[in-house]
Amino acid sequence: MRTIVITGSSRRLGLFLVEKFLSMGDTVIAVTRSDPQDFQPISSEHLHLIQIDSYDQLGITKTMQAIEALADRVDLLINNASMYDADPESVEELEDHYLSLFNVHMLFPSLLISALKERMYNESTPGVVINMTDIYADNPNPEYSLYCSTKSGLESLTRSFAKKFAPGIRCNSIMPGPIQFLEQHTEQQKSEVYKETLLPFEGGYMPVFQAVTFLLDNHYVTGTSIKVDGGRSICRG
Ligand SMILES: NC(=O)C1=CN([C@@H]2O[C@H](COP(=O)(O)OP(=O)(O)OC[C@H]3O[C@@H](n4cnc5c(N)ncnc54)[C@H](OP(=O)(O)O)[C@@H]3O)[C@@H](O)[C@H]2O)C=CC1
Ligand SMILES: Nc1nc2c(c(=O)[nH]1)N=C([C@H](O)[C@@H](O)CO)CN2
Repeated sequence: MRTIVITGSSRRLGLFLVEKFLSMGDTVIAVTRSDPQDFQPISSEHLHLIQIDSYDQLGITKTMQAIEALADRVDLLINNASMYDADPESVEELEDHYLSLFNVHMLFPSLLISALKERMYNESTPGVVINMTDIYADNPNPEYSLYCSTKSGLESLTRSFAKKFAPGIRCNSIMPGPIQFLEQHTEQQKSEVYKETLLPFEGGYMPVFQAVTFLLDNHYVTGTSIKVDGGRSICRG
């Protein structure tokens, strides 16, 4: 039985991945800021929740204390947690906003990968790290410049960790496109996105899960990114 750690696990893609791996018989350690009530519908002895206040150094300490009691080996770490907010209007808000984005997209993933190294490093059966980034990492949306820059930073960290921990850990990223809009997205906004997407519909979570299983199962892939974006990245200006 594999042990899989997923951050940002309480809803949407994260919760979808939790349920998929549980259904495959894996043990899932779900890191979340949210209330455990969000996981109520899932009744599995193989699901372990780690509730943290935020994705920062304190969150890492609590996460590692919990994992140390749960598992000697981690087979897959998915850094999925993310904060998707446009740049703040005022300069006064900019610093706090940027620090929050840096914490969740760069600090927490890099600290967690480093802290889990001893539980993941094995040259005959390497552990696998998958960082969820964004096609915006390569070609930013200027209204989300701070978000995009920290996703770009996570792309860079992906390649650094691939170099740092080879051959005992493989580290890759997935760059989603419009897989699932938020409720606050208007029909006009969705239409604008579809106009620059070759496959003009929401991809959903399954295509991302299929990319996750490819990266998990393919033993000769590290230091790379897989776009799951309906072709949007080659259409956007
Ligand atoms: N949806 C899409 O179309 C796209 C998604 N992506 C990326 O794919 C991944 C999954 O996407 P999606 O499911 O939509 O992600 P969400 O926007 O739902 O965020 C993922 C999780 O991160 C945690 N989170 C949310 N807000 C914050 C915050 N402000 N600070 C810290 N943690 C927060 C929550 O988990 P918890 O409360 O359990 O901690 C949340 O469920 C993300 O990394 C995202 O950037 C990239 C491009 C497009
Ligand atoms: N953490 C998140 N990141 C992103 C989301 C999201 O819902 N949560 N959504 C998008 C957009 O859908 C974009 O792909 C199209 O406008 C980008 N990142």
